[in-house]
Amino acid sequence: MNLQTVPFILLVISCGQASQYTELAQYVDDHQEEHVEALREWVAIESDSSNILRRPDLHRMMELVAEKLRLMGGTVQLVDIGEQELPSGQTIALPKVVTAQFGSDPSKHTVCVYGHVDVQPAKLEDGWATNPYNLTDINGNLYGRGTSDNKAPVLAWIHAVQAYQALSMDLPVNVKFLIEGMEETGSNGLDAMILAQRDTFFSDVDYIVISDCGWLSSRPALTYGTRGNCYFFAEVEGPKQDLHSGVYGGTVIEPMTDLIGILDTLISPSGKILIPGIREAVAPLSDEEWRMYQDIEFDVDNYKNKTGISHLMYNNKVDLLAHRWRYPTVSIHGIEGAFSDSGTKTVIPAKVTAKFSIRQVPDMDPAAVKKQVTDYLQSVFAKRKSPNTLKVTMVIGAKPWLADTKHPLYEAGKAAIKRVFNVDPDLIREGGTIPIARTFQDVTGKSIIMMPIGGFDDGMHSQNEKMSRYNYIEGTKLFIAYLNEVAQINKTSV
Ligand SMILES: C[C@H](N)C(=O)N[C@@H](Cc1c[nH]cn1)C(=O)O
Repeated sequence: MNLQTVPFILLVISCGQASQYTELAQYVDDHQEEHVEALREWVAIESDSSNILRRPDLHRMMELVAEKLRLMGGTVQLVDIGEQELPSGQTIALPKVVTAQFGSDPSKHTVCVYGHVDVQPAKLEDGWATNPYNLTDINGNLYGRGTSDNKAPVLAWIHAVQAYQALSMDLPVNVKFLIEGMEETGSNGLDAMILAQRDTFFSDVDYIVISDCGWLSSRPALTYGTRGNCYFFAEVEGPKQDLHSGVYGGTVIEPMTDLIGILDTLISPSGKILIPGIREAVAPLSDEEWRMYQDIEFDVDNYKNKTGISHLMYNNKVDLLAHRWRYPTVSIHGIEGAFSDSGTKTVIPAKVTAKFSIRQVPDMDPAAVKKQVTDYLQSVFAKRKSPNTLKVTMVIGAKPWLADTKHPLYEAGKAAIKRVFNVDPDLIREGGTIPIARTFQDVTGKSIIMMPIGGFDDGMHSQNEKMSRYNYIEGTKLFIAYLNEVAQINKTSV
């Protein structure tokens, strides 16, 4: 080939891609209402993975995902991943994992999209302004449990593939999906499934893309790290049944008093973790990280307003970002068995179970954390000389994940964001956990990118969770553009 013609050929290819993208983006705009209706149908299912009474809904949710992908002509499987053992010793079927494949051209890259369709619990009486399971559009924001985390992003990926199909355009890469229903409770059963399918489903996968997080501000972002999570139950048991506090109070050592006493030794009022060994394991913040955090646009006052808190633990941007993303923290989530209804019941609960978690960062190790927490709480409890018993159990042990932002996947992400939003993205970390991210990396050896489309104010896990129409629809276009950018990655350079 005459070398002088190469720039011309590249220009023709690039113009062709731009016009193809314009057509695809127009298709997404023209079908916006259908995409919102698809989200409405998914949000209506209370697929709460933490509530076993909702397990039938979760099974239905997985069937619905499989059905949608099947109707699009994908090769779809509902993979049985076995049973979940409950604290009572009973077992219950885990929701099946949906895998699907679109295209198997060996000359193309293969991208696997991971997402989840289970949700955190939500009740109207928690303080929602609208029914959490009835998608409600208020000023362009689509409110409903699971909209941002993670039903709309999963749908956006599916709709991205659908747009190529509808316009009879070849997918630029082969696309696989792996959609699960237990992410919010630690992705039970998924590690084993990934291990079992490493040499089958994952054998031709080149990259894994996850869109289960949010932007830091109104600027689009690419995420290169997540914290892990160790989730504990601490159960204190005393009398054989609940007691009248007027009749027995003052004569029995109350399980709740013991529990509150030991919980108060986990973390100081200023946020210092008091469990020996935890802080020592944390990798120090490097100068490079410090500089990266310094360069990120992050409005501290806006963050304060959003949380409705007048004083944060830190006042400067770098400390806030570092403590959000790459230092561990202890959060106490609740106490099962405690009286929590309205009213004034005067009970001494006989058995109470605290639920708390410790977000994990490099170089913490969940197995070590389990021992540190158990030994520490047992020693603190022993000093109380209580006749009650303490049982500490770690129910989730998810490791943190970090990616190399110099990988071509991130360059492709930047290019796609530039095309759709005409800005350069923030490179951010996520304080939350995607329990399976590290397993994907360790077991499959594939490179992972996290490409969020959630807004910074979506209220994931909170009351009034939402996804804006803007993020949902432009996010779909981003995924379309991203598939095209990934296709440009030189197979031999990675
Ligand atoms: C980041 C993701 N959208 C998310 O919210 N994940 C959950 C997963 C989890 C961790 N422990 C238990 N579940 C989270 O970070 O809380």
